[in-house]
Amino acid sequence: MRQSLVIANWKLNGDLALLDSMMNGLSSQTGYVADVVICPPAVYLAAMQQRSLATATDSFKLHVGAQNCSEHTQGAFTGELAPQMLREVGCEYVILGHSERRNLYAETDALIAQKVATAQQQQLKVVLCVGESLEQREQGQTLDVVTAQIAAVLAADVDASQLIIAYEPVWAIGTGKTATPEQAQEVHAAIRQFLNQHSGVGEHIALLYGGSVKADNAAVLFAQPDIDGGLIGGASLDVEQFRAICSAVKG
Ligand SMILES: O=C(CO)COP(=O)(O)O
Repeated sequence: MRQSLVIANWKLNGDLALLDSMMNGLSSQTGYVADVVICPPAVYLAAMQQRSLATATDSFKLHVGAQNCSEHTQGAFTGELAPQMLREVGCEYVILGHSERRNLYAETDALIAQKVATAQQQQLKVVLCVGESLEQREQGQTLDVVTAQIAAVLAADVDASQLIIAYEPVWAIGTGKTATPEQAQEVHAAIRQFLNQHSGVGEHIALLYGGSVKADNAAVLFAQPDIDGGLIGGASLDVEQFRAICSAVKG
């Protein structure tokens, strides 16, 4: 049985008040099939961990995730955060390779692979983001681009069986243009097949879809056989929307 997950990526948004209302709102309705992870800006991680412990029950806990981490474990790297520092304040997950990091901060496949390896060595669960641009899709390069991004990480010293992969078509992020369930399923199935051929882990790892997931399209996306949950941007800043998205993952 694969893990199902819904992950909130707050990006550079939110504050302590939103953290409180989100955690209260989510924990007031438990029974989600999916594990729920919130990735707020890093300054709020310790506060989130405190609140997560305070609202946890035997059957429900909100999991803490970071949006990025350093490829280094320590040293003279001003402004960076090491994986074990994130662990120490309660993080279990880290998002790496997001298209905003690739495109706005020039993160290369090689750097992302290094980050994945370091994060895994420090026992963080890595959510590796991959996805094509609109131009690449229009040129029929989607599957090549996505599998090359994954291959670059698998070539490093990483444990493929511990990866979570999020397919986020760049043209669908923050644009309101969601991939159709068929488009998303096609890429997810190809990723699973690639992982099977490459390292035999395709059937076991969680594959998430991200890109303009909302309360009204989540269920149909999550109903696809190879989609195990979602990575949610804008809609994860709204308690009711995000709660509905978490509830849209069925067993
Ligand atoms: O980038 C995303 C999540 O990582 C998706 O963002 P949106 O849900 O706002 O399109």
